[in-house]
Amino acid sequence: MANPCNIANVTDLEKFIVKEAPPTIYYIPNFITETEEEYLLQQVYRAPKPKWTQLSGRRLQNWGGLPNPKGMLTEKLPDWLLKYTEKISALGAFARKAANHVLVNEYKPGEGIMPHVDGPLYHPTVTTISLGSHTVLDFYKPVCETQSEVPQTEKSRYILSLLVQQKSLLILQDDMYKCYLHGIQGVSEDILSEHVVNLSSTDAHLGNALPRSTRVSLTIRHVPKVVRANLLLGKK
Ligand SMILES: O=C(O)CCC(=O)C(=O)O
Ligand SMILES: [Fe+2]
Repeated sequence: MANPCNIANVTDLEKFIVKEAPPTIYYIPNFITETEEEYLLQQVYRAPKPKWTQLSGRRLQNWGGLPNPKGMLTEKLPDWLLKYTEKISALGAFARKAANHVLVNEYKPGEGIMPHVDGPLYHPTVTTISLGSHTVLDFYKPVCETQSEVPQTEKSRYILSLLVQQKSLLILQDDMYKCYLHGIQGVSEDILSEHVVNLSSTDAHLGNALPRSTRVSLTIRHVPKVVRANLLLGKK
């Protein structure tokens, strides 16, 4: 498979760190080729209708099992996803573990996702391949309990944004996974402000308005706590 950025492991990843952000965001533009992007989109839209779950602001497909505190009953990932989960795991994104879970999110222009943290069900790393459109990911400080006299709004907790282009790979780890929240505004175009920290790595410029198309993201993670089906059936 053509690898336009030639990255082989965590050390190589270091040059993709977004320095203006708290630790740690890696942003790798053109992680996949246009042909791979088309192929992945084809596979996503080939899934049978019941595979989709409609939420208020987006649709999603869940692959690999349903993460839950008791342990995820694992399902084998399809080959078209395995190719990418293996490639990202080989970079060392999940320490020595391999990704075993993929969430496919589809956002129409105007759709987004509320600020949230991905939480403790996953190894504290999230990796995302973007298909079909750019988006802008916004980051927020967590609510600080010791400062309760001052009301903390979404606006006061906002820290910065990242322009995430189609075909890119984004990796969030450390505090950016564990503490800070991430979200996507439900807008149909993004005005690139001075708070967008990675404009130099793209063709986009400050002040540009980028209309969104439909974006499909592959959110690839490792769920450490799994249960095997035969254990559930009481077999050894
Ligand atoms: O679509 C994205 O890039 C973000 C998805 C996300 O935050 C999630 O699924 O937890
Ligand atoms: Fe998330």
